[in-house]
Amino acid sequence: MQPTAVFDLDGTLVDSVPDIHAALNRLMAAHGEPPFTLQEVVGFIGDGVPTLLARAFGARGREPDPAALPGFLLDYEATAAQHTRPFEGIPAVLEALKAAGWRMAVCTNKPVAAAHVVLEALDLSRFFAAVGGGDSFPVRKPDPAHLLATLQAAGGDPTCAVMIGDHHNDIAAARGAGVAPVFVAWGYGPLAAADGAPVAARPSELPALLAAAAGPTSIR
Ligand SMILES: O=C(O)COP(=O)(O)O
Ligand SMILES: [Mg+2]
Repeated sequence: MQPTAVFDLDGTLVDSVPDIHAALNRLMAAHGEPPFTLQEVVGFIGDGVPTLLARAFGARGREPDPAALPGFLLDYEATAAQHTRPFEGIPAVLEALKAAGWRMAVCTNKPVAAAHVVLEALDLSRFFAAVGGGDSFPVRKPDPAHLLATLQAAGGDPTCAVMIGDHHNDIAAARGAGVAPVFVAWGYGPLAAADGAPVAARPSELPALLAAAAGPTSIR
């Protein structure tokens, strides 16, 4: 059976925090609030944009402003690939996995339109059979249904799949779906979020870790 590698996007394939940071600080400025540091924004990422905004407003002692969401999304979609880049080594790893016969998909809590903007701009879309965004389905990670729906859209099978991510939501979604998890150490989550999952210290370690995680039948 063809194995499927499902990748998280922010903090796993791409370093997107510079553009998220800039867009969030434009929103904060428009609301008369001081800017956040890059590191503060890293701590807000992982549960999708509505939660990002709730955390940002909450950090300033304010209720989230639901009216801010559409404007933030438009601004972010227009600027999402200004400074966002693949982590070093990621394009080569995706080429190697494709050549080794892996089916690949993206399961991200980022809104799907912004995810497509980033993947297109960085010439990564061509690797993926499906992209499941944070607003593609009624639920998002850590709900395993987000991962299962993405796998289904990609034509993959959960019994022969690996979920690769940098956040405890990725590991939880994988385990809930019965999919093997792999944690990446170069992203935004603390190492403790691996929670016992195999850890890739750098992208070049992914092909061997994925082959081992997907089980002996998939090793070629
Ligand atoms: O948008 C977020 O909060 C996180 O996105 P991710 O699921 O690609 O890490
Ligand atoms: Mg992530």
